Amino acid sequence: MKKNERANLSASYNDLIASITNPRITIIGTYRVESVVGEGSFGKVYLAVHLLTNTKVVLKSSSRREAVILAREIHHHRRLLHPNITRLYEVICAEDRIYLAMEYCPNGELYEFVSRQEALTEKKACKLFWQLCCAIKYLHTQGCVHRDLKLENIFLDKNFDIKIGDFGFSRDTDCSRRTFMSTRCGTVAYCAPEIVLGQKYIGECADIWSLGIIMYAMLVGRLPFDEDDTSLTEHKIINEQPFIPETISPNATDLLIRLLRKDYRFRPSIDQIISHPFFRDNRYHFSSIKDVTISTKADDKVRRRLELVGVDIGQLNLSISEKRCDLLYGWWLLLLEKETKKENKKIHLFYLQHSKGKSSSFHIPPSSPSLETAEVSVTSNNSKFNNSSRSYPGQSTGNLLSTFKSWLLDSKSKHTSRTASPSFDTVSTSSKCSKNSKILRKKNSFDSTSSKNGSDYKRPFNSVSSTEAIVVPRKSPIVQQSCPSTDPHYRRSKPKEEEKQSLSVSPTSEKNTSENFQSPASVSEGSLISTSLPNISNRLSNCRGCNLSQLSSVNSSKSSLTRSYSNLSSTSSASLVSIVSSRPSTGSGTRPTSYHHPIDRLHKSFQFSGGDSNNTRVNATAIFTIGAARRIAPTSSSLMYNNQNFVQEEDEPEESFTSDSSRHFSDIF
Ligand SMILES: Nc1ncnc2c1ncn2[C@@H]1O[C@H](COP(=O)(O)OP(=O)(O)OP(=O)(O)O)[C@@H](O)[C@H]1O
Repeated sequence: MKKNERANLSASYNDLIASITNPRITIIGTYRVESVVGEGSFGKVYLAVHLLTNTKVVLKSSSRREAVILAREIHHHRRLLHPNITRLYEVICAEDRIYLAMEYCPNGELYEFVSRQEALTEKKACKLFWQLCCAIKYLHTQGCVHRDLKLENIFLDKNFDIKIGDFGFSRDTDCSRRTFMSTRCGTVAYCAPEIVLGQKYIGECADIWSLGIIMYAMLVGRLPFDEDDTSLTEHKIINEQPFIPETISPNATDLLIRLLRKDYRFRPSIDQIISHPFFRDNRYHFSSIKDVTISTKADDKVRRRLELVGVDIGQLNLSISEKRCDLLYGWWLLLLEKETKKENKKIHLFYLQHSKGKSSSFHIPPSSPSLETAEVSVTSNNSKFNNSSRSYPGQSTGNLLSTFKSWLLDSKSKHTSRTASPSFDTVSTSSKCSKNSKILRKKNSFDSTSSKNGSDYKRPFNSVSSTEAIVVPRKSPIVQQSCPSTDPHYRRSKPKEEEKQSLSVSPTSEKNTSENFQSPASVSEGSLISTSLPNISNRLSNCRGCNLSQLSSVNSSKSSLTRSYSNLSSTSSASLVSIVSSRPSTGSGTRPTSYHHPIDRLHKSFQFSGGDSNNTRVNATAIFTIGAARRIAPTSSSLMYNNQNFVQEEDEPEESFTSDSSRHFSDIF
């Protein structure tokens, strides 16, 4: 061997050794890690690229110690397929870490977006809030409540459309009747009064309250109840009405007041919110809400392609129908997204071509999804994909990955060259929001000195306070304005003469008198809800060409290619063990410096007797509560806080997890 050949050989050996001993992770499963985009409560959040589809995703890493808590998040998140909810593609279990591969939202948190602009214009806020409400409507219809809705858990995708994330506090509810819950969870500034008071609460109503806080923050640029002292914040949540500046339009004011009603029984349902004039006047209509469906054409295409590259179709079908979030499921879902985007583009182009020259009041709903997906089952297709494999044209020798890519992504797909990755050890996001952070503060940290001893401000909701019930109608008959004269936080507007006359202090006056706006049915414990969900397909047919799925009907073949899978969903709500785990949302790598509470600090703040830093406790009723030190070891009745997120152990059983679905996540446990 020549001298230089030997040198080359030894150099390549050295490279190999360096690469396999490099402590920095570069490949996780089928993902190439690019950079760190944030830091969650349990670990770093990486930007990564799915190598088989060349799609950007985020990989949220957690220690295996958090497996039980993660199981809840995964259990809820994997069954949610909505254009305004981040998608969970895959769960990767490595030796000591678990990674969740999720939809990447390059425009970051809504918190940053709002902070940067101080307050959003009403048009912008309406668009975002509409999308948020559509997602919550879907969530609630799926029998799930979020329980930690806040600006920091809402992300913006590349089109600045809303994507709800972080389902760590979610739980199942029975959407046919109101389920009372008692786990105190969430983030104080976004918490409904009934939760702050330690009462049993209805998850949906608590979510609606949080929607009110988010809407307020978007329009006003700060949180309505937000003090340095948590107990003061709580006091205000329970007793004070939000100050609503005069710049806010009457419709927006009216909706805000309804959402932030102290008594949950008088808060509107999500359907009532969506029908509110605030949206209607901005041209968002209930009727434009699409039934979340998956394109059969795209699905069939993707499955066929996967079959052609040698994927065991039986295994694939199983992964999809059980939403296993394994490699095959993630691959399928990512490809499906691409395929559906392509299909939607075609439909859009088709529409544009055919509507040329026609006057158009056409309004594409802002929640136009990047993918119209829904509950998916494969059962109907099994036989089809069990056919003997076909030969695939254009097979080429060479690198497996590139072959897969060319097969799967069409030759058009471009492989973007990448710039050097920043270090994984530093969070690359800037603290650009800190200049406004005095106005709108990130709510993931908590001053643990706060306590619940302020019983003096507790008051039962059956006695509606005068501040709560005073309603000042404004110009529009629709508008009601709470305006106790004594409260400096109240909106300072001079009531007109006739408005003064109609000042009312009766709690029933809180029920609206709005035109075209239904009064919420009062709900008593255990009563049935009559949420008569509207017949969406009827509505769609009445809606004039205003959404993409409808546009598809213009295309003669499209209507037959769209189906709803929701009834076929086989996602089991069953899982492993009865879990009581409410994860306080604490860490975030992107929070402004002044409000950054590093995970380390939180770990130090909560050391529990017994010295178990993982704070693992299994009680006699086989209820597991596992968490890192930042999680609170709950006593059955005590309330403990953790950086403004708080958790209280539930009295009532949470979702019960059976061994059936445990096999999907058996690796975790
Ligand atoms: N889908 C996403 N797209 C882009 N960035 C994301 C996404 N998910 C998370 N991030 C980034 O990672 C950070 C932490 O993520 P996330 O808030 O979901 O973690 P967490 O563990 O739930 O934290 P917390 O408990 O503080 O809410 C976010 O602040 C954001 O910057």
